[in-house]
Amino acid sequence: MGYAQLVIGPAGSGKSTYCSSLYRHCETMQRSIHIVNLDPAAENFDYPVAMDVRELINLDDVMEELGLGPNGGLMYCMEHLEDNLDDWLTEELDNYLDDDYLVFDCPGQIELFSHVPVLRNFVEHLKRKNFNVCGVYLLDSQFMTDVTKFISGCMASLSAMIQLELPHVNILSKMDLVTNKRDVEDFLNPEPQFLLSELNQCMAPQFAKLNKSLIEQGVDGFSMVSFVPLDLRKESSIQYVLAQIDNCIQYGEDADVKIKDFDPEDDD
Ligand SMILES: Nc1nc2c(ncn2[C@@H]2O[C@H](COP(=O)(O)OP(=O)(O)OP(=O)(O)O)[C@@H](O)[C@H]2O)c(=O)[nH]1
Ligand SMILES: [Mg+2]
Repeated sequence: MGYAQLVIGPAGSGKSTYCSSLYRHCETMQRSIHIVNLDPAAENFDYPVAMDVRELINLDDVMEELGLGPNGGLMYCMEHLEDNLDDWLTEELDNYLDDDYLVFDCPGQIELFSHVPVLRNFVEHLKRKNFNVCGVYLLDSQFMTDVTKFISGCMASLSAMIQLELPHVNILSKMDLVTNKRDVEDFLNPEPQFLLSELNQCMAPQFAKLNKSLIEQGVDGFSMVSFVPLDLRKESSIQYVLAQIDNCIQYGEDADVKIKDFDPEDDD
């Protein structure tokens, strides 16, 4: 059984920074973790790249040769990845052992996890290869200042959750930039009634019905939209987020069994 995080979220929400902080954290904890770049447009990395989609296809070549713009080019690259799951990805995954823990740093284009099946098929492939996968959705805490932005963030996260059908952890990133923690506290584990009344206050009365159904169907109906705050300056915060994710994919649960199975005779 392998373990994987699929790190998704809007452009600039802090996915790559999270991946590199997670890498350093695990290095300190002497825990093995491999970060995979799935962004065909990425150029600089703060973490050692274990697998790189740019070895398969890169955005500059696609834009130049096919005359596509950056977003169309990216969609083309990701569809190419989808076509190569059985060869490129399978070969790359063969380099990893049973217990390995992979973290996939995804591109930020929101269409990738809302209305094209690329990531979904990618995840299905990982599952077939015996990986336990968790969707890790990052949302920038700078957007948490008012209820309308919060709802739009929730809806984007929900659409990813529904599309990917994975265990899912929502993270509120960049907490170091939040000066008044009170401002975001209301949004971490939101009360549907509170959200509804806030929403009604900042929107015109004709939206009341829409607001009600958004909150009832989206936030309350799924009762899954809650956020874990992440402050990368604090090891304890990274540790907490990682523990939540590990729990979702049952990482570490069979550790006891493995120690018992271990045969000292095999050790040189
Ligand atoms: N203060 C602060 N800035 C952050 C944090 N995480 C990311 N940033 C900044 O936010 C910007 C975007 O961060 P990235 O990690 O590149 O975001 P991303 O989600 O990988 O972006 P794309 O790959 O382009 O979608 C960079 O300028 C980062 O330095 C954080 O925890 N705190
Ligand atoms: Mg990135």
